Amino acid sequence: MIEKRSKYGIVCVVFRSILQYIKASKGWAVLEHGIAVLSSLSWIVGILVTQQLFDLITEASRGYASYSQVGIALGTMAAVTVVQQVLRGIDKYLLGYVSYKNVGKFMSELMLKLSRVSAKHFEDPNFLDNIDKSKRCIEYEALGSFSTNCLRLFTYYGVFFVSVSIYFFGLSPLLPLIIFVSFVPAILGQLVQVKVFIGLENESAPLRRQYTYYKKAISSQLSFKETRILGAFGFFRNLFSNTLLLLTTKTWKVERKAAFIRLILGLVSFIGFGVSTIMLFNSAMSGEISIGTFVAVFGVLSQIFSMAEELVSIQVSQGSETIGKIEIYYRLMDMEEVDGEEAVIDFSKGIVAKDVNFTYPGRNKMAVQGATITISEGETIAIVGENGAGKSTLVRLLVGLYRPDNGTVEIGGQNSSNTHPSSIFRETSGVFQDFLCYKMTLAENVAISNTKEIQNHDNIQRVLQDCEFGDDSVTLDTMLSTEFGGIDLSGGQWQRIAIARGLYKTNSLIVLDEPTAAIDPIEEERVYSQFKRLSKDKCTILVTHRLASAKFANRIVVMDKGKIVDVGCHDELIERKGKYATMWEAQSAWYVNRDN
Ligand SMILES: Nc1ncnc2c1ncn2[C@@H]1O[C@H](COP(=O)(O)OP(=O)(O)OP(=O)(O)O)[C@@H](O)[C@H]1O
Repeated sequence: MIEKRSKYGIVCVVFRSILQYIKASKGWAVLEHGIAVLSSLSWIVGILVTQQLFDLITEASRGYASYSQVGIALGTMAAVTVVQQVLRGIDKYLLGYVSYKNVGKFMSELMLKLSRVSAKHFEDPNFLDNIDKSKRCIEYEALGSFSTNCLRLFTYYGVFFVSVSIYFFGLSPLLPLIIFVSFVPAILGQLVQVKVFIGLENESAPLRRQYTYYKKAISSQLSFKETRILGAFGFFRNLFSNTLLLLTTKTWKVERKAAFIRLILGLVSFIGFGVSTIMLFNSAMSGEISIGTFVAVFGVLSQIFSMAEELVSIQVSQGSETIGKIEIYYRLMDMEEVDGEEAVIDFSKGIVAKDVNFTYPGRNKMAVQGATITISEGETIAIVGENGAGKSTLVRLLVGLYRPDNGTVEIGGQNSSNTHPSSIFRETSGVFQDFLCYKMTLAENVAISNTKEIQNHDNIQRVLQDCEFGDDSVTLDTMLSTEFGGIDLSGGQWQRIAIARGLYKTNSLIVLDEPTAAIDPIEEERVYSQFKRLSKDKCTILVTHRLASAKFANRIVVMDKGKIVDVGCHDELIERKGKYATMWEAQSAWYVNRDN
C-alpha cells in the first residue's frame, strides 16, 4: 500500500513525466532545453552589459571614459538584447511545437494500452472515467506542457535564479537570500494547491460525464428524435443545468481557495521585492555598488519577481491543476495487461466450458453461473433466454473476450485464461447487438478486418451479395456518412453490412449476438438460414430472442438467470416442456394472435 502511494506521489509523477517527455521528444528535447538554458543565461549577460554601459556613461560624464567606449557598450547591449529576443522567440516556438508533437505520441500510447487491458474493465464506470480524464489530460496538452515545464524548472528558471543569485551574492550575501526566502512559502503553497486540485479532479469527473451525456441527449443526432418526440427536452435541460451548476460550484470553491493562496503568495513576494529594493538603494547610496550596478540590478529585480510570479502562479499552478489527471493517467498506463501465451488454436477441438462463473465489476450477482457446455467443430448452437438471462455474457466468455472468474473455457484446445487473446481472435469473428456503423466507405465498412485486401473488390462484392445487400445508389466507394459528405443507410441495410463484415473476416468461430433487431422476424429467419449456409463447417454461436430463428441451430442452449437450464434440439426441448417450451408457446401464441 505504502509502495503504491509513493509510486504516484508528486515527486515520482514529476520525474516520470520528465522521462516520458525526453523519450518521446528525443533530439527535440535537447534542442528545446538547450535553447532554454541559453535564453536563461542571456539574462545575466544582459545585466553585465547594462552595468558596463551605465558605469561607462558615468565615467564619460566625468571625463574618465571616451564616447567611443560608450558607443561600443551601447552596441553590445543592443546586440545582446537582439540575441535575447531571438532566443526567447525560438524558446517559445519550440515549447509549443514539441508539446503539440507529443500529443499524438502520448495518445497513441494510451490507445495501445487500452487495446491490451482486459475487456472486462470496459464494463467498469470508474475505468471509463479514468479513460476520459487521461484523454483530456493529453488532448489539452496538459501532460506535454506539464513535463516540459517541470524540466524548465531546472533548465530555464533554475539556471536563471542560480546565475543571478551568484551575481547578487557578489554584491551582498543578503540579496539572494531575501529573494530565495520570499519564494519558499510560494512553492510550499503550491503543494497545498496540488492536493486541492487532485480532489477536485476526482469529484468532478463523474459530474462532467453526466453533464456531457445530458447535453448529448438533447443535441446528438442519435438521441434528439426520441428526446423531442417524448417531450423530454425540459427534463434533460434541467438535469444538464443542475449538473453544470454543481460542477461550477465545486470548481468555483476550489478556484476561490486557490486564488486566496495565490494572493498570500503575491504579498510575500511583494515584501521580498520591497526589502531587496531598499537594500540595493542603501548600497548605492553608501557607494558599496556603482551606479551601473544599481541600474542593472534594479532593472533585473522587477524581472526576477515577475519571472518568479510566472513560475509560481502560471507554471506551478497549472501543474498543480494537471497533476491529478496525470496521476490517473499513470495509474491507467500501469494497469495489468491481458497476458497469456501465443498458441495455435485448433478449432477441430471445438469449445469446452466447465463450471464457468462471471460477475461484472461493481455487481454482486453473477451474470453467468456454473455454465458447462461443449461446442463441437462445425456445430451451430443458438443461445436463447429472456432479457438479462446471461446470453451475451456467456457468448463473450465462449469467444475469449472475457475470462471466467472461476471454471475454464477451452477454445480450440487452449485455456482462454492462459492464452493471449490475439491467438484466439485471429480465427474468430463476430457481429454484436451494438455493431458499429463506421463513417467510412462501403468497402472499408466490410473489409475493416483486413484493409490490405480493400482493393480486392470481388471478395467484398461477393460477401455483400451473400448477405443480400443491394442498393443501386451505393457503390463500394460510397462514403457512408452524411457528416463526411456521403449518404446514410437504413437500419436493415446497416445490419446486412455488419453481418457481411463478420463473414468477411477469415474465421473458424463466428458469433452472431442478435444483430438482427432492426429486421422483421421472417427476414431474420432468412438471414439466419443464409448465415448458417455461409458459415457451414465453422463453430457458430447465435444469440436470439426469436425462437423460430434458433431452429437452424444443431443445438439450442436455454439460459435463465445466469444459468444454462436446458440444452437440446428444438423437438427435444419442446418435448421436455421446460423453459424453452413455455417461451415457444408464448411466442407462437403472439404470432397467431397477431395474424388473427
Ligand atoms: N456492463 C455490465 N455491467 C454490469 N452488469 C451487467 C453488464 N452487462 C450486463 N450486466 C448484467 O449481467 C446480466 C446478464 O446480462 P446479459 O447482457 O448477458 O444478458 P442477455 O441475456 O444477453 O440480455 P439481453 O437479451 O437483454 O441482451 C444482467 O443481469 C445484466 O444486468
